[in-house]
Amino acid sequence: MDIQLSHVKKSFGKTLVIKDLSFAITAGEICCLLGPSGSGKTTLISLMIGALPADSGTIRFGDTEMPDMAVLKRLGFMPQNDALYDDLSAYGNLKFFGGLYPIKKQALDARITEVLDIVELTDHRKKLVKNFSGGMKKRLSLAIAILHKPDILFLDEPTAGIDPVLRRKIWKQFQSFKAQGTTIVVSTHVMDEVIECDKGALLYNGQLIEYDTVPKLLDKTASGRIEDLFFAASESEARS
Ligand SMILES: Nc1ncnc2c1ncn2[C@@H]1O[C@H](COP(=O)(O)OP(=O)(O)OP(=O)(O)O)[C@@H](O)[C@H]1O
Repeated sequence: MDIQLSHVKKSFGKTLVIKDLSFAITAGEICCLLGPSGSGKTTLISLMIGALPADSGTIRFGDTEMPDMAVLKRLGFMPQNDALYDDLSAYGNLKFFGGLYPIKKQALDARITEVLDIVELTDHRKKLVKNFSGGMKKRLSLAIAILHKPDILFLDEPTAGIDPVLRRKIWKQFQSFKAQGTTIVVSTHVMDEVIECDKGALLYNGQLIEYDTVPKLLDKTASGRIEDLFFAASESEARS
């Protein structure tokens, strides 16, 4: 299912934070939303998953205009700040969130075993989340996001604060989801992560300053560093 955004705008109070965005995310690809803090990445994800209404414009998943309940059920979302229950174990959290889906108890238990294995938390299934490290919490959040086998995964800074070794493991996991046909929309301000993605949407002050395949984006830079494209945007803003 492709995702098509057309003239999407969003304000908070009098501040326009998403400024007339139009672009399309291709099914089966990894698309990263890149941008400095405050550029609008989380807001854009919230608009796409139907957590926030757009002020104007349309968001379509395939032929369906959002929000649409049937489509929403096919999405997985990993928020920037872990939405976990500290006083429950990893298993308890998965059981709770799994209970929100129409999955039979036995099938849910089997799926919990599967996702714990995918994120390498099987040995910690009984541990309370309050005793988890930041990286373990991220992996548990990811397990929750994939519990219902979503077709499209929205990941909001999934590797923020994660060490490079674990980050590499997590990205390997994303690539394996992609190989199984999952579309992934991932926000990051770690510029190095862009090479893991098929396309990059560069956001600056709520505007889409670039959207292209990653090789083409890198070609547009003098140094092969994606940061250059942001420097160019900030210089042109300073001149205007
Ligand atoms: N609920 C809200 N009410 C008012 N302003 C908001 C709200 N949510 C976001 N904003 C503002 O909208 C702008 C975009 O914020 P957003 O969180 O989407 O950026 P971001 O690119 O995800 O940043 P970060 O990388 O720091 O997470 C910021 O100026 C932010 O202060």
